[in-house]
Order: sequence, then C-alpha cells, then structure tokens
Amino acid sequence: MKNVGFIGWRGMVGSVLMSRMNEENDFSVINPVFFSTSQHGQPAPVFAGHSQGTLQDAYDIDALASLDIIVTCQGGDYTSDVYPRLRQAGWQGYWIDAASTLRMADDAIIILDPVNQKVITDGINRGVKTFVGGNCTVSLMLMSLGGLFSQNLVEWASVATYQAASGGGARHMRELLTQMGMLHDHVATSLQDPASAILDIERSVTDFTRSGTLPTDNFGVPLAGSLIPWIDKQLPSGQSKEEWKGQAETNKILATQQIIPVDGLCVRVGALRCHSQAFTLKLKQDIPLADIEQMLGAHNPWVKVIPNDRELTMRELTPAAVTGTLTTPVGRLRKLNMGPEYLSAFTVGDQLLWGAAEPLRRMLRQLVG
Ligand SMILES: NC(=O)C1=CN([C@@H]2O[C@H](COP(=O)(O)OP(=O)(O)OC[C@H]3O[C@@H](n4cnc5c(N)ncnc54)[C@H](OP(=O)(O)O)[C@@H]3O)[C@@H](O)[C@H]2O)C=CC1
Ligand SMILES: N[C@@H](CC(=O)OP(=O)(O)O)C(=O)O
Repeated sequence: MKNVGFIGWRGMVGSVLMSRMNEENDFSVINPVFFSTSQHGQPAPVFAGHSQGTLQDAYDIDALASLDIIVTCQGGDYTSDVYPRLRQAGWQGYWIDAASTLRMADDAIIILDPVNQKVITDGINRGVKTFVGGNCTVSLMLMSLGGLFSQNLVEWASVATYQAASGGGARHMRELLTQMGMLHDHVATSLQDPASAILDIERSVTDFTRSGTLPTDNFGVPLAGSLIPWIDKQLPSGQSKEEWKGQAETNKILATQQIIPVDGLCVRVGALRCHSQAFTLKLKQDIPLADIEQMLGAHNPWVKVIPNDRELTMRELTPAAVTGTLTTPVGRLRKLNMGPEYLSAFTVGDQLLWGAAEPLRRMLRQLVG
C-alpha cells in the first residue's frame, strides 16, 4: 500500500476531505501519515479504525520525502515554502494540492476528473507528478455546464457569482454568523412587536451596521445584510484575482486550443458554503433548449438539470437545498432576448465538496487504485 501524507487535514477543507474519504472507505487502500505545522508530536487522528501514532512535522523534508503521495489542504504559504524544497531534494512522489499556488505551472495539471479525465490520464502517462484542485467557482461551473463545454458549443461565458463565506475560510464563516446574530439581537425586541414600524427597524439595523461595532477583521466590512463585490486581490486589468481565474483555469482544465473567453463579476454574499453563479452564455449555434438540457444532464452523474419552473427552482436551486451534497444543479435555462444563441443558466454547488475536497480525493483514488 502506498504511503500517503496528509497536511491540512484538520482545517475546513481538510475535514471535508477526511469525511469523504471515510465515507468512500479510501483509508482501507492506503497507509496514511498525518502531519501538522503546529501540533507535531501530538496523537494522530484515527480514521476508519487506523491509528497512526503521532503527528509528524509538516516542515520535515526528510519525513515528507519518504512518502509516495502528499495531499495538502494547508494553503498556499505552505505550498510555496515546502514544495520547491521537496522537489529540489529530489522527491519524485505525487503532490496533490488544494491551494492555487501551483495551478498555472507548466508541469502541473488542474484536476476535475468528470471534466478533464483525458488530460489527467495523459498527464499521468507522461510522468506529471503535480495535481492541483481548481478554483471553486471554476470547478463548480464546469461540473454544472460541462455538457456544453465538452461539445465545444460555448463561444464565451459571462458570469456573476454569489460566493459563500466559506470560500474565505473558517474564520470568515464565523464572522458572518456573528454579524448576523448581532444584527438580530440589536432589533429583537422591536421585531417581536407586531405594531413596530419595519422602516424604523431597518434604520436601526443600518445605523448599527455602519457604527463600526460589527466584527470585520476577516471580510473588512460587514457582510450580513450586505454583499461585497470584490473577491481576492486587485489586478492591473481591473479584474479581481478571482475573476481572472475564470478564464485562465477554465481553459487550462479543458486544454482548449483556442481560448474561450470567460469573464464577469465575483461577489461575496451571506451564504455559508454554496457558491451560486448566474451565466450568460453565447453558444456557437442556435441549439434547441431540449437538446441543451439533454447534453447538460448527460455530462456527469452529479449535475442535475432543474426545469425552468418557479416552484422547482425555489425548492432545488438554492444554497440551502444543495449545501452538504455533491449535486451540482443547473437551472434557469432559457434563450435570452439577445438572440437564439444566447442562453441564461444558474448553477449552485457546495464549494467545500466539488469546489475543493472532492477532486483531490478522486485524484488520490486514481493513483492508489
Ligand atoms: N476555504 C476554501 O473554500 C478553499 C480553500 N482552499 C485551499 O485550502 C487551504 C486551506 O483552507 P481552509 O481549510 O479553509 O483553512 P483552515 O484555516 O480551516 O485550516 C488551515 C490550517 O490551519 C491550522 N489550524 C489552526 N488552528 C486550527 C483549528 N482550530 N482548527 C483547524 N485547523 C486549525 C491547521 O493546520 P495545522 O494542523 O498544521 O496547525 C489547518 O490545517 C486554503 O488556504 C486554500 O489554499 C481551496 C479551495 C477552497
Ligand atoms: N477564492 C474562493 C475560494 C477558492 O477556491 O480559492 P482558490 O482559488 O484560492 O482555491 C473564494 O473565496 O470563494
């Protein structure tokens, strides 16, 4: 059995990965070794009945170099520090990573096997050893809309995202929930009084939101009851880094010969762990809607086409409905007034599952059999 090292297993993405590996019995086909950047020497976790002694030092290059495969969800700083040193030390093992650091490197493949299995297989066959999970919005878009991309029918895609707090990390989720609770507490008494004026309550909430009282260490500004139309760094192009990733990563995942333009606006909203995305797609031809639905639904086992119906949309195409599941639904499919090649679509997906942990888990499984 292969020796597989895990770094970042107790973080948010790592916990989801461990939980999925347990569900799929993945620990029975590997010899896991657990590492920590801060807790080495403490007892290692027990997964699926496998006790693994103590936590190893995640910065110990010799210990890492003894492994066949390393899976890390620890983050970009860790990757930037350890990966080059490990490769320079001559380590030839497989590196599977959730962080964005190595995604665009020439010798790395962005993994999303329901979409680019051929790219992955070709890579393994020619000796690629570095496999990186994609940006969550990109992976979730391709899981939901893969049927159109795989048929090479998309001329361009314009997107507006509605991204959950979890994309920023665990502390961002806590901050959002704390803000929500504080806002409610601030007006709880008035809310209970049916005779109270709603605009007085709203003004009180707005004043409180602007007062500087809400915790904003992580988001920088209040998110509860609001939104933030910027995610990640500012680039000279005027895009946010998150917006830049849309085209760059999509085309790398699909290994396109000719770039498919993908661009739009990325927005943080007060959802917990599901990213939603509203698309305008320009198709290369006028294709009947029924054919589009068929192509989308047949692409992979996790996509689900939600008919463009009010009740079904409200029940099945929301973060509340999708969170915690591997389903990547797509709905609101209709031809737009701009012309018969213009299609709208709305997608929802759990950004910790298909958006982060699941592609890594499935890559590991491919390498260990
Ligand atoms: N959040 C997301 O949606 C996505 C994240 N990613 C990537 O994954 C990386 C990790 O993200 P995420 O899982 O959100 O990070 P977390 O902050 O949840 O965890 C990262 C590390 O923090 C350390 N840590 C310190 N205190 C605690 C604690 N109380 N509980 C758990 N861990 C603790 C752990 O390392 P140690 O044991 O060594 O101390 C842990 O592995 C990101 O930097 C990013 O590169 C990728 C896609 C999506
Ligand atoms: N940036 C995403 C999370 C993510 O997947 O990021 P990255 O591309 O660094 O893995 C968000 O904040 O919602």
